[in-house]
Amino acid sequence: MGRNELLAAMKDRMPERRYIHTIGVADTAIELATRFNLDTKKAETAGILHDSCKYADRVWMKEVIKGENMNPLLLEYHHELWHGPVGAYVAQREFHVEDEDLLNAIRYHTTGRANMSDLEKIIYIADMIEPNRQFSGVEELRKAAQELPLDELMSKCITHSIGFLISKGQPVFPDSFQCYNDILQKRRSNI
Ligand SMILES: Nc1ncnc2c1ncn2[C@@H]1O[C@H](COP(=O)(O)OP(=O)(O)O)[C@@H](O)[C@H]1O
Repeated sequence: MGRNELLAAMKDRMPERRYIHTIGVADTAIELATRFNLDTKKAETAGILHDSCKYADRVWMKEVIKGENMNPLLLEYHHELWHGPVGAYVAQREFHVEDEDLLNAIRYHTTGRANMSDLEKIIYIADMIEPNRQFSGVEELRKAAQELPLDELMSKCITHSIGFLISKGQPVFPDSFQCYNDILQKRRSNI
């Protein structure tokens, strides 16, 4: 499926505001893929599909998580975390995406994880810094996205996300801590 067809499918599944965010993520993913010499088409597709299940029925998502033997820990955390893994399932089943890296970029776009691929990182980052996002610190992250190497940028983004959740007294999914630790250790071993 091409960009317009995929976007039309997303428009039917989400409110206008989320659809505008989706276009922002796809376009930012293309920019980041260009900057870091990655496949822009894959980045665009992952960006378009990343939130396909953001408004999916919760009972149905729970069934998919159980039925597809996804990480059972997901069910112990906020249901907002379900749309990534279930979105990867939908990308494969409904939109015939077979590329495992692209599916992982959708799967882990909310939490991150240890050993992320470059594509996974840029989708995580694009979701955070696309032009419609507004939060304190986003401008600094956008600037970093123009200047820093990918791992330093990812490190800043995951640190910001975890810090934000902690500041709000919210639980943090373990994959996010593992992402943080992994990237920190890799950066240290490069010094
Ligand atoms: N790593 C995480 N661990 C636990 N909860 C999280 C994590 N990331 C996000 N959340 C929860 O899920 C909600 C939605 O996250 P996300 O999908 O990134 O937001 P958005 O709606 O801004 O795209 C957050 O407000 C938070 O409550």
